[in-house]
Amino acid sequence: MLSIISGDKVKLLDAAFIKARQMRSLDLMENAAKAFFVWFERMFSAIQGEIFIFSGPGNNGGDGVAIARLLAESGKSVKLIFFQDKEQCSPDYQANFERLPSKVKVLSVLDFDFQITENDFVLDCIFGVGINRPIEGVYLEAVNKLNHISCHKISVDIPSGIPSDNILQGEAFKAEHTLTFQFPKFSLLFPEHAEYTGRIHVVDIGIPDEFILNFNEGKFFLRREDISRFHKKFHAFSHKGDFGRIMLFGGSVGKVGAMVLSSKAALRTGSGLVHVQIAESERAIIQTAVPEVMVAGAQEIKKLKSFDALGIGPGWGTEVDLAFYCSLLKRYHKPLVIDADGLNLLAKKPENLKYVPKGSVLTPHLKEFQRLAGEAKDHKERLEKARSFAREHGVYLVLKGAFTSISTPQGEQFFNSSGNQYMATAGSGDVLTGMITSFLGQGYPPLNAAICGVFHHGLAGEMAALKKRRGVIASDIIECVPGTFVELNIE
Ligand SMILES: NC(=O)C1=CN([C@@H]2O[C@H](COP(=O)(O)OP(=O)(O)OC[C@H]3O[C@@H](n4cnc5c(N)ncnc54)[C@H](O)[C@@H]3O)[C@@H](O)[C@H]2O)[C@@H](O)CC1
Ligand SMILES: Nc1ncnc2c1ncn2[C@@H]1O[C@H](COP(=O)(O)OP(=O)(O)O)[C@@H](O)[C@H]1O
Ligand SMILES: [K+]
Repeated sequence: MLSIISGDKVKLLDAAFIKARQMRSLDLMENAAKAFFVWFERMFSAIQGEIFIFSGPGNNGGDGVAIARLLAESGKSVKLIFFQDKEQCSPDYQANFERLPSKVKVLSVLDFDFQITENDFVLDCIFGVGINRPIEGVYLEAVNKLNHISCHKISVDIPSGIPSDNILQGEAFKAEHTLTFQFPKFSLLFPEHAEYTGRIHVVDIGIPDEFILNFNEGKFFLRREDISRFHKKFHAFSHKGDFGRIMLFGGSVGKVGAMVLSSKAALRTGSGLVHVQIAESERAIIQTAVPEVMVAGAQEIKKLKSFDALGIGPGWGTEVDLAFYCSLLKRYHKPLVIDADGLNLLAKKPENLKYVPKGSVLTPHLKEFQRLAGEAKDHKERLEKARSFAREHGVYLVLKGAFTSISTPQGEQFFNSSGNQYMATAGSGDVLTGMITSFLGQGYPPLNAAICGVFHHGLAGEMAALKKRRGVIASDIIECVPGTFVELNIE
């Protein structure tokens, strides 16, 4: 699992690693440049056009100079555009500058005519994590000009102008792709920066995850290779009961679909038995749509404790009898999942939050979270609120969206890397509720249930989008859930 380190600690991390391995910082820069080169060759194998590398005065610029050498040596046509005289640049920049082959054309930004065509590439190596103020002067002018040119645009480590841990002030380079070293810089995960970062790719530059863990600040990035360790193993003699008995509450008149989606998703995630508690008039619909589901009656409600997990809220409506809702929360002492109207009802009467069993998983989207915790001025503040909320109420808070975050009662935050924009479609949140409830019912600890739920949900969305792109609907995500177990090699 990757730790997300703040920008000012990156220097300390690099220095410690270099010391431990008895290498030079120049070698680490070479690793970074090579990692970029390998990625670039894989992504853009047959390029036409020239590569324009804009390199600033620090080590991000130094990366750019080293990249210029590697690309030129592989036969590409490369121009290096600099902002400061070499003497004013970082020592590793200077060392790389000395190694530039003569076929790299080098010119000052002041002499550059910005004649860049559609097939050309611009590599933004102006500033990295060392940026300490908004860009201005020649930097701002160049970035503004580049932002108006249409060509392939790639930022190295972070789009220049964006601070690594804060919201952008002023302007920044707008990339199609950002290739970030070792771990995603925190601010790359903010929706405010989506138009600058483009697609984010993380490449390894040789610092082991365990080494970075020494510098961890409680923020982690979840990748596909991290997920299997959060899963529970089943054996050949496992029976229906081992896969859990869950009950879902939701689905009012006109919103039964939410329950259809949640319950189907739970079954596809592996639940042995799924009961739903739904308005009487709507029962025929769900039994027709999902024959594997059982409709719960008064008997099952009485025996609440016999269920391994509950999921509350999708399509429930806000007319639900609050006394009934509170009695569920009070009578059930194990972690449960709350989503949608289950959350909206709590937001209306926050005093009821005290009845939510400790360790429960709450899954608001941004608007639902705002109702629960109040307005935030930006995503950084919102994430802070999410962290405080999870701590204060002893719950796992899953804040949904791109890079869904999971805040724990201990104050840690996990960021998901799977999923795509095509999942922003009606009902995809209901699918997630069913999946997390299912894992919880299969005996997963709540954090594991949330992590596996969120990752597999996103991966199913990616698989559905392969053939359907913006045509993906929530049911397609469900159909792809079983394939995610195959894809991740989970039994
Ligand atoms: N050994 C290392 O430290 C490694 C660093 N790497 C690269 O180095 C980058 C960090 O390098 P640096 O710490 O040199 O930081 P930058 O390359 O971001 O540059 C910082 C320099 O620019 C100046 N500066 C900051 N904001 C400015 C502004 N708005 N206008 C004008 N000047 C400004 C600073 O005073 C400083 O001199 C990383 O993002 C990564 O790309 C990689 O090569 C991997 C290894
Ligand atoms: N741009 C995106 N990238 C990744 N995942 C997304 C994106 N947009 C939405 N999602 C995911 O889709 C789901 C939408 O949930 P929600 O907003 O509750 O939808 P609904 O209420 O329609 O069910 C969440 O799991 C969210 O993380
Ligand atoms: K950059």
